[in-house]
Amino acid sequence: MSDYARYQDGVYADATNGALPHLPYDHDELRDRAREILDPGPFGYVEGSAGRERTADANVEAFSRYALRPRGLRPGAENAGDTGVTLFGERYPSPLLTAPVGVLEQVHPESERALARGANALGVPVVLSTAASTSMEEVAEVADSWWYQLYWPGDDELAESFVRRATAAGARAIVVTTDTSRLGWRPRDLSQGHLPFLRGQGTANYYGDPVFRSRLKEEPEPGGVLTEAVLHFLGSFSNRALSTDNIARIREWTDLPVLVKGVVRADEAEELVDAGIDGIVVSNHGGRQVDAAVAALDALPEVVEAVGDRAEVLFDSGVRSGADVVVAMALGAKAVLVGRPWVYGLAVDGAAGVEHVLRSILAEVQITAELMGRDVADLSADDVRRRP
Ligand SMILES: Cc1cc2nc3c(=O)[nH]c(=O)nc-3n(C[C@H](O)[C@H](O)[C@H](O)COP(=O)(O)O)c2cc1C
Ligand SMILES: O=C(O)C(=O)c1ccccc1
Repeated sequence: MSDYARYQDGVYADATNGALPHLPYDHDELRDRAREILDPGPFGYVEGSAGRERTADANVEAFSRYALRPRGLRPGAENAGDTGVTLFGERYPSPLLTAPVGVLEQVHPESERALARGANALGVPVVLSTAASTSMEEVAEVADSWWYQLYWPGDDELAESFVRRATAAGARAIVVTTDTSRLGWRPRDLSQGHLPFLRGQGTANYYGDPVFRSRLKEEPEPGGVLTEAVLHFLGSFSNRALSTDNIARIREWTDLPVLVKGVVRADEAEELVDAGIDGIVVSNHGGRQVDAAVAALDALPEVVEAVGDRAEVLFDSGVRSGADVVVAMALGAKAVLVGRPWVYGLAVDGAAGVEHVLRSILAEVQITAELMGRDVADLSADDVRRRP
């Protein structure tokens, strides 16, 4: 059993020896530190969401509407607090993964390499974005536990190439994001005129791809602004009529588990499970796509109920602390993806910042689970209620 909770003892011991912590433990404080470091364009890109940002706010607020029910008396539970989970038959030491986040070069020059080092040091797998700043093969050289997130391109042969490359390079699962057939309406980015792709950022997986390159007349030039390659990337970014038929074709390309990310409705979850999908990530993309969309946490119970034990249900959007992770798991999530918090850790202190953020969340997960008298894998609806 991993001892993430010990981090707390170390922090107090170091402070008693005069070494005060240099990074905040609270999400909002860390975000404010990142705001001081990042340029306004990239900061707005990460922090911003769609429209009036009501969904982004609702994602966080939803956690305040649930109350955990700790148990003080729990005979025989002295080893409670195990954080391990089993996903698709594999054992993971913690219930966390890092959510896929594109264009990390805006945030830190070491981008995905720093992310992978920081997260994998804790046994936390990273989900690498299709729109990464470093190609998956290059990240695979430093990462030992990663999944691949696919934005399904307009060109099915490119989709096939991405999935085959990810499988060959060592991904452990494929996550198809279906909530981003195009980017949402994002006023913070609009008012700053900030769209990193126009500068060729977030294109490493495309520019190195043989199928993508075969569609171009000129060699793609990294960093090129509004080049043929940039325009081809924008034009072929997504299939805007994706169906379960497309997604089912992934089976011809890989034996890895396939998840769909971006589901907030029981009917869609059922359709996906009927089509043989192995997992669903309940998520509204951190509120970045549809303003006024349902808070992801409020959609979780209906999806969990519809899916039953036919697929694994994972969760993201609005997770800011270890207690949030415990609430999502009590509502039925098998694992939880952390998004913006680690991005701010990366901005402030590279790999060490990512590790700090995830370590802090995991310590709180473990402490909270023990105080609930549970292992995280045993959390259930009995452990949580709506607040009156
Ligand atoms: C800057 C940024 C970039 C993102 N890029 C991607 C991406 O490339 N692929 C994807 O599936 N989701 C992407 N997401 C969504 C995250 O995977 C995740 O769903 C979201 O961050 C969860 O919300 P939270 O960060 O508020 O908790 C991105 C999110 C942010 C903040
Ligand atoms: O910004 C995003 O939310 C996002 O998902 C994305 C989409 C395309 C490329 C990079 C990130």
